[in-house]
Amino acid sequence: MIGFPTSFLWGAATSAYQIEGSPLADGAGASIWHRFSREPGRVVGGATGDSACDHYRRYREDIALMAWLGINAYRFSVAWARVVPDGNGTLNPKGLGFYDRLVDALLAQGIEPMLTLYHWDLPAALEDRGGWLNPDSAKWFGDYAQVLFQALDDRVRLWLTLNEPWVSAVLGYLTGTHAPGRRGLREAALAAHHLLLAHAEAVTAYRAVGRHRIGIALNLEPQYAASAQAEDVEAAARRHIYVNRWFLDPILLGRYPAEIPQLFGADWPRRALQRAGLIRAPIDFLGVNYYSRALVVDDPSGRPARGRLVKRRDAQLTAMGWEIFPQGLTEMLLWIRREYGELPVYITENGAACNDPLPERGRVLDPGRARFLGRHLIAAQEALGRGVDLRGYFAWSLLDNFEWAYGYSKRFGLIHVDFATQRRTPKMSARFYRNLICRGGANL
Ligand SMILES: OC[C@@H]1[C@@H](O)[C@H](O)[C@@H](O)c2nc(CNc3ccccc3)cn21
Repeated sequence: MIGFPTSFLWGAATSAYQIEGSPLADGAGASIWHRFSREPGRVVGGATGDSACDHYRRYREDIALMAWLGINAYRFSVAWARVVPDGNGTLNPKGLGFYDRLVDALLAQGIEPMLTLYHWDLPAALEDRGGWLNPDSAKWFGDYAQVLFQALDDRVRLWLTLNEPWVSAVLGYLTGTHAPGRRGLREAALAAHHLLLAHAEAVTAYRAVGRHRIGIALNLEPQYAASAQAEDVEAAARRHIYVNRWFLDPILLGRYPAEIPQLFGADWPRRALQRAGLIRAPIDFLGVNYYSRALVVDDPSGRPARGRLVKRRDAQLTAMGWEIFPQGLTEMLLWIRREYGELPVYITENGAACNDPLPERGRVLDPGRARFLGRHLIAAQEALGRGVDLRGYFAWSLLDNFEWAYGYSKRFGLIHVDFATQRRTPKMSARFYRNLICRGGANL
C-alpha cells in the first residue's frame, strides 16, 4: 500500500456559525442561521449558535490545541455578515480583523489555513432581498469574495468558494430543514443555479487578483441500488445525478446533466440551461466531503429523484444514522478521476457523530470515532495507490459544535466541548489522529 506523500495536509475542519458564538459582536450583522435557529421548532432543544464553542473569543486556546494535535492545516469558514454586516455594502473592519488575527495565529504555528468563503450563513439582510433566489446573489457573493481576496490572499493559499451548495439549496429551499427554511422544488433549483453562478463569480474574481488556489467543497455520496431489480438500479442512477452530478457537471464540465431538467420537470428554471456554460470557471482542486453511501430503492412518489433511502439490517451506523462505509470513499474518488480527469482533490470533511461518554478524569473514550477515521484513511490511501491526486484530509470536526438542526445533540469533535463551561477535552480519537499524523499516516 502506497504511503501518504510528505506534502500531504493533515487537517481538521470547522465552520463559523457552528463554533464561533458572539454572532453579533463588534458590528457583525445577523445571518440566516441566527434568525432561523430562533424560530420555534427549527433546532433540537431550541439551541442557537449564540455561544457555540465561544471560538470568537477562545481562538488562541483552540489554535494551541491544533498545535498539540499536530495538524498542519485547518479548514474554517468566514462569517460573511461579520465582514460585510448587510451582506453587500460597507465593510466591518472589526469583523475582518478577527479573521486577520486568526490567520496570523495559524501561520505562527505552521498551520496552513484553508478558508471557506461560505458555509451556509448568508447575511439575513440579503435574505430580506430574496437571498439565493435573487439573480443578484452571484454578484453579492463575488463582491464579498473580492474583499477577502484583497485582505487575506497574501497569507491564505487554499480557498473554497462554497461548502456543499447542494445542502444549501435542498435543505434550505426544498425540505426547509435548514435556513432559510423554504419549501419548493422550483426555489431549490433556482437557488442551486444562483449558488453555482456565485461560485463561478468568485473563481473568476480570484483569477484576476489571486496568487494561489481555489476550489469548492461538495457533499458527494455514492448511490447504490438496494437490490438488483431494474427499478432500484434506475432509482440509484437518478439519485446519483441528483446528489452528485447536478453540481459536479456544471462546475467541471460547464453543463448540467441532461437528466436534471427531466427530474425537475416544470420546476426547472429554463434559463439555467443557457447559462450553465458560465458556471465552468476552472478550479484548481476539488473538496470532497464524504460521510457515507446511500442505499436506494425505487420510490415513484419521491421528488425529484423518485428514490428512497433504506438501511441494511446489519449496517453499522453512526449516531446520525449514517452507514459506516469507507469503501465508498475510495470508489467516489476513483469515479471522480475517471469521470472528470486529473484534478487535485482534498477530503475537506470526513468524520462521525458518536454517542461519546462524558469526560472522566480528563479522558473521553470514543473508540468508534478513532476506528471510523482509521478505516476512512485506509480507504483514502487505497485511492492514492490507484492514482488519485489526493492532497489532504480534514477531519470533521476539530471541536464538538452546533450541528445545525440537531443543535448540540450530535457530537462530531475530536475534542469534547462542555458547552456549559467551554472546557475542551481531547478525546481518544484526537490522540489516535495525533499519533497517526506523527508517523505521517504510516502503519494505518
Ligand atoms: O453533519 C456533519 C457535517 C456538518 O456539521 C457540516 O457543517 C457540513 O459541511 C456537513 N455536510 C455533511 C454531509 N452532507 C449532508 C447531507 C445532508 C444533510 C446534511 C449534510 C455533514 N456535515
